[in-house]
Amino acid sequence: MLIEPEAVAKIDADCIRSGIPGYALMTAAGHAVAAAALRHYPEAERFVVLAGPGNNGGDGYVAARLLAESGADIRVFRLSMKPPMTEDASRAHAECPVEGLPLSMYCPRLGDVVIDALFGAGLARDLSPEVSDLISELERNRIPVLSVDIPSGICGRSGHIRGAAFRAERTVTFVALKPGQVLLPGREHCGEVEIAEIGVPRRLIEQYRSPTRINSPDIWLDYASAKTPSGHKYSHGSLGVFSGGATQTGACRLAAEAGLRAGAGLVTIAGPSEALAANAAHLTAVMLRQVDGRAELDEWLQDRRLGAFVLGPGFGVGEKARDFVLALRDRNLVLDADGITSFRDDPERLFEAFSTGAPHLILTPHDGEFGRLFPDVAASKEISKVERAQAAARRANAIIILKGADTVIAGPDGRCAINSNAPPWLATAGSGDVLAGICGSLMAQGFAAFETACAAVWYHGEAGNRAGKGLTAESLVSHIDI
Ligand SMILES: NC(=O)C1=CN([C@@H]2O[C@H](COP(=O)(O)OP(=O)(O)OC[C@H]3O[C@@H](n4cnc5c(N)ncnc54)[C@H](OP(=O)(O)O)[C@@H]3O)[C@@H](O)[C@H]2O)[C@@H](O)CC1
Ligand SMILES: [K+]
Repeated sequence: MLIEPEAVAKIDADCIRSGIPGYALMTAAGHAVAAAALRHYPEAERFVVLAGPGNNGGDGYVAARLLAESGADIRVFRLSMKPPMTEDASRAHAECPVEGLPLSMYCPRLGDVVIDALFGAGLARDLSPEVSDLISELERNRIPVLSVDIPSGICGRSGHIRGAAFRAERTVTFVALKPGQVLLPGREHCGEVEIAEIGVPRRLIEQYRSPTRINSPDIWLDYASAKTPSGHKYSHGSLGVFSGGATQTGACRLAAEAGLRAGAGLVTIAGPSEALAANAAHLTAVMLRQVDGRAELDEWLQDRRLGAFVLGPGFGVGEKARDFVLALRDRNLVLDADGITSFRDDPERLFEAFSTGAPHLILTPHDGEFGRLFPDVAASKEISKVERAQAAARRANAIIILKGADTVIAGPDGRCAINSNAPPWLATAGSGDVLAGICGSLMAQGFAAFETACAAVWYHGEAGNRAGKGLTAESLVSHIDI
């Protein structure tokens, strides 16, 4: 579950209304931080708390008090020498026995462990040069940083860096993860994340849960078991994958093999006559069909058992792709690679074709391809990857799989999931073709488009983990296990 940073203050206010004082939450937060510091850094020569003006700083003062009480050597440096901005933080400051010095007086030294309590959910603008310089100095001196709630400088909503950001070894966050801790680059700045329970009632957390989720099997398993009590319905389904010309057939075969491996009962590659020999030489279980032009396509489409299609991998960019896609407008379609690029001069033509009915188009762009279909959305740097994918999904009435190390899946109804199980070595040639094939396979088996996309991205990541570091697209296919 995720919560947005804006929900933090609302949760606090609701807790107070329910009789749980804000200071009790802050005390619990400070305890969790102090405990993590002692547990993970027993060798620290001194702990250095950097305290900001708000409640994040308040958590830092509580942690400083507890660390001092435990006998640790502890220093506190304050961003501002003015009284803290909130009542709870002022109380935490007043109860902290360690005198706080101005931040400018801090000279990092070997053996320090920094507790970053400058800003959390309330980060409102870029960090000042003073803080950015300190971050650089800590990095130069390899001083370990434990961040309170989120590394200061990371936007909890988008994961973007506001000017500069701490690179924490560990982060102790509260209540639930924020999107900016799962999206890049925020995720990388958090290090190991620990979620501390601080006494917020479950019903309140549920009330404020973000519609954006971390991608995981709960998203589709409930759906799948509701549709099929036996859970085995998806062992059938017929998938069609389009091949490009004779010299570009590898990509469609990867998609087709992945489709088969992901459980489609029947997978057919449809390609031009010039590509038949190349495809035939490499295929056993996958069927082949000659489809040169629109007439043959229309004839093939008479077969209503064909539950989904993949078009794009190795297909070639141009009018033929556009024409085929338009012919598929009332069918389930995964549009990838060249299929996406083919619409760069007139994306509206694609969106219009799929504008009605339940979403049955899955688009699988990486950032470059995304920019070709949604140039204005891609250009707005302020909005998060989640918001980009959501805006695109609404416009296209499609499921968007915006690929990357933090792939985001969004539907036109606003549902959204951030994927986090993909290993770095999954970014290899042909990996996207495999993903498109898994998507097509699951749609052919009867999954709805959003659930398909979430499941496909997750199973693709799992296959990557199983295949390990030496992964090739072929080995990835053989590790698909659904
Ligand atoms: N329920 C929970 O989860 C609980 C959460 N808790 C904790 O509360 C934290 C959120 O606290 P928070 O709302 O007070 O915000 P916080 O991050 O301390 O910063 C706000 C201050 O910083 C200032 N400021 C902002 N950006 C700045 C910049 N770049 N440079 C300089 N100044 C800047 C801003 O100034 P302003 O914009 O108002 O001028 C304001 O004064 C949360 O992260 C967690 O640690 C726990 O205590 C218990 C329960
Ligand atoms: K922080």
